[in-house]
Amino acid sequence: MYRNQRPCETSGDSKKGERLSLSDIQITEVRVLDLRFPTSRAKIGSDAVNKDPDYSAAYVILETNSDLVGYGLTFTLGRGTELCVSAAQYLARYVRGRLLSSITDDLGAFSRQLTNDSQFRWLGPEKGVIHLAAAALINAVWDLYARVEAKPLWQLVADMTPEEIVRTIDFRYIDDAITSEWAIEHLKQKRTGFNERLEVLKQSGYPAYTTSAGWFGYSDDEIRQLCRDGLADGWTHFKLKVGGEPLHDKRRAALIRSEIGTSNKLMMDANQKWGVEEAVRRTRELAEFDPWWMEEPTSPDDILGHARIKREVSPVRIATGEHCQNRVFFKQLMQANAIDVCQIDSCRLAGVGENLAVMLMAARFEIPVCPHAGGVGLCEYVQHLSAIDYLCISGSMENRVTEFVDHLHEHFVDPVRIRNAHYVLPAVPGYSIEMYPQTLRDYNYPDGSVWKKLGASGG
Ligand SMILES: C[C@H](O)[C@@H](O)[C@@H](O)[C@H](O)C(=O)O
Ligand SMILES: [Mg+2]
Repeated sequence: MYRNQRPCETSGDSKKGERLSLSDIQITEVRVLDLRFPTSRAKIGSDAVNKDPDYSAAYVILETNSDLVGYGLTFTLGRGTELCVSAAQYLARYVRGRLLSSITDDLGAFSRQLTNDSQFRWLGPEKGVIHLAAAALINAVWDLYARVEAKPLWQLVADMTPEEIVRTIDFRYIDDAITSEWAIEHLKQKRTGFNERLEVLKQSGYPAYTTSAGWFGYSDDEIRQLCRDGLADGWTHFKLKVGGEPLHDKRRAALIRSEIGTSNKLMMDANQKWGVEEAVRRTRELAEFDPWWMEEPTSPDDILGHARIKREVSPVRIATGEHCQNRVFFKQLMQANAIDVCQIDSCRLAGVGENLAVMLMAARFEIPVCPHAGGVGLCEYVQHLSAIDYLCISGSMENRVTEFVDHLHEHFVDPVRIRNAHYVLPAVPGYSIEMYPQTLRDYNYPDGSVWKKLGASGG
């Protein structure tokens, strides 16, 4: 087992060089910020449904009685971020004032506490604004936990025993698909080959694909140029946004296919644009461009619709997940044989624990996990989840590739690094989601300098 050698030390009130433990850390304050980036102006992140996203986040800061601070965020598209902020501020009561150990001793119970406030849960349950808010807080707690243990998040989990991993998960509503006993047994079996897989990750990283060449609002010239740049940088998997006029989609698909050739992979993403029958028709029309998958062909809530589309467009594979509200939905998608590719979302699901639950179910149903990462901070998060999946859960990279978008990484203190179209394994303690103080000031909505200059027109 790989153990990090760097102990976490403090320079604050505690004695210099003293190692802090989880029971020394008290969360003294929770701050939640509304951060928005004006990405819509350049059509960054645009798709057939979300035409003008301003990549945004409800950003949580956990202050402690030490120098250590925990960070977490949930991803939004601009307007409405204030609702997530407000929900996170409400849920902060379950975190503020607590000893970190009182949370980390039973992270599954902590998740349940956040998602089961007896009045607040009426607003969900476990979906929408309140679930996004829970994700930001839960991820911030995991970030703090990893910092105290002086490990990058993936390693914090990889160093846990199977029993400890399983304890971070709330199995309520999914134990008809996987039980904690099954999960422990599975995790034990996957210990075989762990060190070899870790070596692979350290040497080559985790395979990634790029979405940044094919946003919906990009012109043909932009797409052409970005494909050429992408190929020069070593990318082999490209995603195109579809769901526009049929001829428009076909022209763009032909363009991107002619640029990347037949040996590279092309994925397509309709972002929920179509009804079920339209999705079948349109996917069949686009099949001539050999899509490696069709993503979000219809409403994210239509499990049986996905199952029918999957049956009728095979061998084109169906991917979904970025709008799957919780583990119960993923369970049903898998039980109904409705997806070929499982796209977990690091902060639509309620943080690390619920993502572990879905990755375990995906292993049980033998469905590859290819995390969603189109947004701000999602790449920073998912690199850890993919490493955990490979090291501890699926043990495989076959048919697995993690999304990468090349936007806004400059705002992160420990940004993702891509080498040869692979995520480089993160080495810095935490969940890689801390942003620079200057960014927090400039992009705060509506009072940050960037929005003052723009006239806060996104609100
Ligand atoms: C609005 C966003 O950029 C989405 O288009 C994006 O998350 C996308 O669906 C993706 O798969 O990356
Ligand atoms: Mg998508």
